[in-house]
Amino acid sequence: MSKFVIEGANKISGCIKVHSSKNAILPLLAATLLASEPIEILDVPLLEDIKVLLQLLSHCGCDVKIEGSKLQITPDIKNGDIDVDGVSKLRASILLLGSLLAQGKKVVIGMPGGCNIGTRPIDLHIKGLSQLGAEIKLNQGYIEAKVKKLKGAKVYLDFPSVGATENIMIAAVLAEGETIIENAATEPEVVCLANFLNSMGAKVMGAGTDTIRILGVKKLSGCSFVPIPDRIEAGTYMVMAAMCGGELELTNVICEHIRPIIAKFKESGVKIYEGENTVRVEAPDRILATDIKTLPYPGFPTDMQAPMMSMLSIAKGTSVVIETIFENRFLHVGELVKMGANIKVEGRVAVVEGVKKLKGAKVEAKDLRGGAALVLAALSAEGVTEIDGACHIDRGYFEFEKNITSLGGRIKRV
Ligand SMILES: CC(=O)N[C@H]1[C@@H](OP(=O)(O)OP(=O)(O)OC[C@H]2O[C@@H](n3ccc(=O)[nH]c3=O)[C@H](O)[C@@H]2O)O[C@H](CO)[C@@H](O)[C@@H]1O
Ligand SMILES: C=C(OP(=O)(O)O)C(=O)O
Repeated sequence: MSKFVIEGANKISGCIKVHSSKNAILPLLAATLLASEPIEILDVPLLEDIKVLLQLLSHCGCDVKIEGSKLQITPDIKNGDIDVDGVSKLRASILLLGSLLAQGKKVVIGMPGGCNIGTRPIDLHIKGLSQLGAEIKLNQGYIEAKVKKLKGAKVYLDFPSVGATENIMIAAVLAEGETIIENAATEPEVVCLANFLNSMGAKVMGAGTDTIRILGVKKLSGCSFVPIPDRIEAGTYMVMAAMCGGELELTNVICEHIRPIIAKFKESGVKIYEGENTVRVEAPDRILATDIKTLPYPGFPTDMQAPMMSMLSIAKGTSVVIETIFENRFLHVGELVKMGANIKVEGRVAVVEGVKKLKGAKVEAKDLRGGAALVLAALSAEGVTEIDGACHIDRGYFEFEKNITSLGGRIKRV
């Protein structure tokens, strides 16, 4: 297991191009199974989760070609039995359930994995797909599902789950008739999936609002598609510059997607300059405390909670951070405390008393964004920090060390 060794207190400045979004690409990959022609996806960072999902597509029978950052997938389904290792490594594997059922395949699939940030049930996925006519049962830790032909239906989600909205959308595009998803998630990744499906010939309307209407079509064609930039990767680098007293320009950013992050930076005294597809961050002399409450989009993203908490741990004043999406997303707190942060947690609320400086320590990344938060803390801290569990961070940040080094940070993998 590799770890990062970071020598802190170096200024972070320069320019970085943000990669395409992991959480947007994964649903696109699952949806390639719906097409009857080859699909090309451009500008893909070959992150761990993406590699695993590509392996699962190959396991199903698809031909997958990777040329640099271009993927070409020729869909074919020989096998709906995905009782294999990779499934439990990532959350998005559950989206294969929707695409295989859409093709009338009998599916056996293990429970999805992903970050250990809560119980993460899949009841809304199952409820939605069952309402489209699938017979689904859970058997000794596996999901077994079958259907001859899915039929459109009205599905109300009790919570605007990103994954459940994506799964139902994927399943509904080839279903007979009309599907309406009410209380749907409105995240940019859901809109990206709708655009992808529509460019294959699907009829998805209303993505980005809480009501999505899908008219089933008979067949989907191939397409060539560029996914949206990663709003969480962008936010993470913005925190890095703010904490490490530098100036950073990010290209390939959709400012609209990071509106809640920009709002919180401004409240913290960080200067933000928005360009057409760029954002520039200028660190203040001292970051100011601000409160955060994670919410579904367009609220503050839960994936930015941990990185932002690192920043608030060295702010002037007291910040209150409320995590409303995942019940166990404060695993980074104990590690930040080892670095000198003053944070107290009570249930879903963390109270962060800003300290002047963090200090290097031996810490452990326990999940993806919590791990990234530790890298940010370490880059700003006095002394050397060792972060175990680099594999968690690798799931979401492509060429992280290379980018950090190019900006003036000192990071090594050992
Ligand atoms: C691969 C990917 O895109 N992951 C993102 C996706 O995860 P994911 O799709 O898993 O997140 P959801 O929006 O589904 O989860 C939000 C909340 O709904 C609950 N829930 C979800 C489904 C369900 O069937 N039943 C249920 O109760 C979850 O436990 C959680 O408390 O959206 C999250 C919320 O923006 C992000 O943090 C993740 O980075
Ligand atoms: C939590 C995340 O991913 P996953 O849903 O795959 O665990 C994330 O990207 O922050």
